[in-house]
Amino acid sequence: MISVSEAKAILQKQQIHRKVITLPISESCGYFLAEAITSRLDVPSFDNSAMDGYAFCWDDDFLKNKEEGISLQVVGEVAAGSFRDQVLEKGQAVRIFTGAPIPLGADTVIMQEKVQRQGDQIFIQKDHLEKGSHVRYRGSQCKEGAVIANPGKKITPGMVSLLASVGVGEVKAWKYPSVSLLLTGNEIKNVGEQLQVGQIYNANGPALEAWLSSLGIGKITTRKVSDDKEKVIESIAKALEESDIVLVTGGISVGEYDFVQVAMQENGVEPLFYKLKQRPGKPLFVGRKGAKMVFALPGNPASVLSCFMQYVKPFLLSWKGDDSSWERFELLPLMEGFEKKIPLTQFLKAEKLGSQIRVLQGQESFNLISFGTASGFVEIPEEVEKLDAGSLVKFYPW
Ligand SMILES: Nc1nc2c(c(=O)[nH]1)N[C@H]1C(S)=C(S)[C@@H](COP(=O)(O)OP(=O)(O)OC[C@H]3O[C@@H](n4cnc5c(N)ncnc54)[C@H](O)[C@@H]3O)O[C@H]1N2
Ligand code: MOO
Repeated sequence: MISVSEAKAILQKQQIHRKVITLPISESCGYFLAEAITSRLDVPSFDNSAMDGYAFCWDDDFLKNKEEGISLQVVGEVAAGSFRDQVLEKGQAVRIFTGAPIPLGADTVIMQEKVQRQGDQIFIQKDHLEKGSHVRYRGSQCKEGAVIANPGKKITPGMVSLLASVGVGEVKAWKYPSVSLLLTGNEIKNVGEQLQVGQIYNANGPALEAWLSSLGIGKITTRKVSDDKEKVIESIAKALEESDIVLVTGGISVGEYDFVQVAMQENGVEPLFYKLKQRPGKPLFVGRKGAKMVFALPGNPASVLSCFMQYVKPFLLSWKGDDSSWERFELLPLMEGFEKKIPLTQFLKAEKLGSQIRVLQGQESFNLISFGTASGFVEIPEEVEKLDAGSLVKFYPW
């Protein structure tokens, strides 16, 4: 058996065979850039007004005059989306609106609130006059050809806005992996089906599908397979053909009907590790075949969820291009002391209350009742036997 940290180190070392996908920017949020993006133009591409008001040409004499202020003649108007091709002369002003091009000859804008208008004349008090005010200059955001986002960066709504502003409509990003789910067990029935004695509802399938889709993984193929050696071998073979990542639940322990491990061998899956010093999820198996990765999650639902959280989720996120995926925990104080009775790392269902962590009742790996309140799992390291209230622990939120 290897430790939790050894298992994570093995996974972090795996080479990932990502593919590139070209996406319209409106569908790219959450993906990670596979290319550097350069601006297609100077932005803004023309000098324009930052305010609704009046544009005029600055004159140093404005401030030398003894009068209270200056008067200008309004000779026209320019709205956003239009332009004025006549040159503005000294003593003239143009009504202008936010985003509209600064007319030729003008270099300064005054907000309309700071102006008194009478007919075609405006009066501006001296203390409101400032050379070059309220002009957004061409290229002041970025110049044509400038790198505006680097490869590896996550595409956010903010980045989409930037991409559109510089004329970029499509991006190359890392493609999300496709995932096959294989749910083993004769006893598993889907919600809605009639349960006979000995049968249970399939909790792992819906939980993993929900989690995968919340991570943006849209391509999921789910199969149920009975505890039949040939069928397990065959369905793992199919899953390996169709998806980048195969998740199996159940059948990985040592019972007479646990055929997953032998099916891995039969399919030529090379084991990376099997069995960890942890609870839940001790009999976790991880292997790879070429570019494909296989995670066989021990069937108890809390084991499935805790193994997904600790190993599958960070691996999937790093496949997507997220290089911080293995550090998704918060260090928070325990509300109450905890005694660990086993020499294994424990992942406990826990609730975050304010900035503290409460370990919940019902930690058995078949028992799901605390998932009604749990906001994540807390890690109690292998070597720790006792933690006092207030001790800092790693908390992994959903
Ligand atoms: N002799 C030993 N027995 C067991 C050991 C061991 O070391 N020696 N390990 C135990 C541990 S720890 C775990 S965890 C389980 C893992 O077993 P499997 O991966 O083989 O899983 P199954 O036996 O198929 O199922 C376990 C449990 O989970 C329920 N299950 C399975 N699939 C679903 C599903 N889709 N939805 C809800 N519940 C599911 C299944 O009915 C079983 O109750 O092995 C221990 N045994
Ligand atoms: O390790 Mo098993 O996952 O305790 O139930």
